[in-house]
Amino acid sequence: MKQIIFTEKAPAAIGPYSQAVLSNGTLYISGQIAFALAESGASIQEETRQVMENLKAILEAANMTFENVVKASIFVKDMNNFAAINAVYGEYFSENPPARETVEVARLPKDVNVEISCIAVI
Ligand SMILES: C=C(N)C(=O)O
Repeated sequence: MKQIIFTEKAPAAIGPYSQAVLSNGTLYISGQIAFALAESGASIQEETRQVMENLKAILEAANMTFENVVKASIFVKDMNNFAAINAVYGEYFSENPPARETVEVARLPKDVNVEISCIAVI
């Protein structure tokens, strides 16, 4: 079974993908970005916070919270932002954080500085 999850509280997809897909109790959330903030020259902390709020809204649309997240993937334009991103990210996962990898990439969609995807289970 495959259920498409959509909420107006997070940005609509900017390509041929869904915000999230629920399948057999597992929620796969597409990489979230905050392109309006990135364009406006917001700080990496602000950009990361908006990305986390997007993820939160999508989790809530599937009746989940950050406690349901088992895996996250972080893609960053500049690994020098690692500590700043961790500081904001860590506010959302104060206990038993999910497994994760953080990867520096050459470029991200819409030239954002950070993109985060995650997997959550019921
Ligand atoms: C922003 C994305 N998740 C994408 O382009 O796949």
